This record gives sequence, structure tokens and C-alpha cells, in this order.
Amino acid sequence: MIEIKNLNFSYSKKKPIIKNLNLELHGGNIYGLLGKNGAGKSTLLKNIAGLLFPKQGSVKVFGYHAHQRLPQVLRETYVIPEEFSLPSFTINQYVDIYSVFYPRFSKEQFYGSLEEFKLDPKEKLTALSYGQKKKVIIGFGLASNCNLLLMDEPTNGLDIPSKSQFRKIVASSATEERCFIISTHQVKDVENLIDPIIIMDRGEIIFHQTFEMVSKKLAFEVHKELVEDDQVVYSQSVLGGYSVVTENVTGMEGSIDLEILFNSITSSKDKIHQIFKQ
Ligand SMILES: Nc1ncnc2c1ncn2[C@@H]1O[C@H](COP(=O)(O)OP(=O)(O)OP(=O)(O)O)[C@@H](O)[C@H]1O
Repeated sequence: MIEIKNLNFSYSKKKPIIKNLNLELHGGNIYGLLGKNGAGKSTLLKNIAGLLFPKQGSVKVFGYHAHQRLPQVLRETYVIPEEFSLPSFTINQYVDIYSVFYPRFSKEQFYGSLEEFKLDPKEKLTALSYGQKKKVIIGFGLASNCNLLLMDEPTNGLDIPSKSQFRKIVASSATEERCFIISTHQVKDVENLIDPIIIMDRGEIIFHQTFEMVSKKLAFEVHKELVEDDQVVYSQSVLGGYSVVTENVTGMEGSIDLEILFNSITSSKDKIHQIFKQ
């Protein structure tokens, strides 16, 4: 669905932001895109959406160059941006006006999400809080039934109950055809939702694996004492001891702590690569 080849992007000549990035993404997946502040996640999403153009290399979506912004691509692509402004319409008016751009838009699905999020469709968009507006956009994006849904920090601004409602409606909207990309720092919000996981660091993809592969290759344990062992890839102190990541030599697949995985990859990239190479 998405084919990125040797993508180079910079906002100014002096500072390259995305460096020679190659990536293939397919339908039937909810990709989690993680990375530190400034890693280039939003820039990558904008290149995929055709909102920014590659300086070198190519970004193809559904077989077409994203920067061409062809109607057949745009009607299958929905972006939930981190920052947005909405017109002074009621939710009902908004959906009537904008849903026509998406051939498989389901009003039933949209109003179902509104109900889940406890929003009144007669409300004016400009009278909603940031989190409420975000819920409208999330509901709209899912109901668009676009095959490509790009979400930049979708859970920012959502209250605690809404985060589990978000997971529920995203999971129930996923199909074998649809490709969702969720860029986020809120790993707890997307736990048990995203798979595979992609980690960006300074404009490069440094990790791209399924959860199945991660649990085959790595073991996550909590120890009371600090473990000094060659097997230890990464450890960090946590409440009650140390969270430790080791190479999984037993073949038993255990649970994954996404936050610890992220920290271990960003701080011990070479060790992790070595393990995944074998
Ligand atoms: N419009 C812009 N003009 C110039 N530089 C920009 C612009 N937008 C982003 N950048 C720079 O590009 C780099 C990547 O930014 P980007 O927003 O893609 O990162 P990110 O991984 O999404 O970060 P965050 O997690 O903080 O949202 C940063 O160094 C940022 O300063």
C-alpha cells in the first residue's frame, strides 16, 4: 500500500530531517510509529499524505506518487493531524458537507462513534473543547472507511475513559484492507492495539518488527536487584526493582513492555539489531 524508497527530506538546505528512508507498509495492520521529539514522525506522515514533497527518493501510496495528490489517492487517505482548526458548523452539518469526499463513508459508524464518545451531533464544532473536537475528527476518520488512515498523536487531549473508547473504536474499524499508522508518545494508550512497531530516530527507521517477533527475540522481566550479565541488553530502575531486557534464549514468548522496549532500542540499538539479525 505504501512504498517509500530512499526518501530524503529537509525543510531547509542545511538540516536534513529524513535520511535515505526505505519503508513498505501493508493493509491489515495498525502500525505504531514511535520516536523521540523531533525524530521526524510528523514529517514522514506528511510526506505519505502528500502534504510535503520528497527532496529525493519517492513515496508511493496505492501505487501513485503521494505528492501528485491524485483524487483516487485522496479519497482513500484520511489524516488526523496533531493540530487542526474546524469550521463553525454543527457536527451534523460538518458530516453532511465533508463526508461526500469519501465514497465509503458510513454515517451509521460516525454516529456510533459519537455515541461512544458521548457527543451531541447538534453541537457547534467551535463550541467544543480540544479533546471533544479531536473525538469528532477521530470518529470521522474511522467512518470515512479510507484504506489509509494517518493519525498523529490521536490520544492527545483525550480524557482517561476516552482513551479506552478510542482503542475500542479503532480496533473495531480495522479491516484486512485498511492500513492505520498511529504516531504517538503515549505508548500505554495504544498498548494491545498497534502491531507492528516502527521506531524513528533522527530521521531514520531504527526498528520495524511485529510483536510476535519481539517476544520471540526478547524477554522482559522485573528483578529486585540489578542484574550484571552479558545477556542483559538493557535495564532501568523501576518501582520495586529493575526492568530488564534480555535476549530470549528460552523460546518462551512472554509479554512486552512497550515503554521499556522503546527505551532499550533507543539506547542499545546495536545490541538489539544483533539479536534480531540472528
Ligand atoms: N515547518 C517546519 N520548518 C522547519 N523545521 C521543521 C518544521 N516542522 C518540523 N521541523 C523540524 O523537523 C524535525 C522533525 O520534526 P517532526 O515534527 O517531524 O518530528 P516528530 O517526530 O513528529 O516530533 P514530535 O514527537 O515532537 O511531534 C524537527 O527538528 C523540527 O524542528
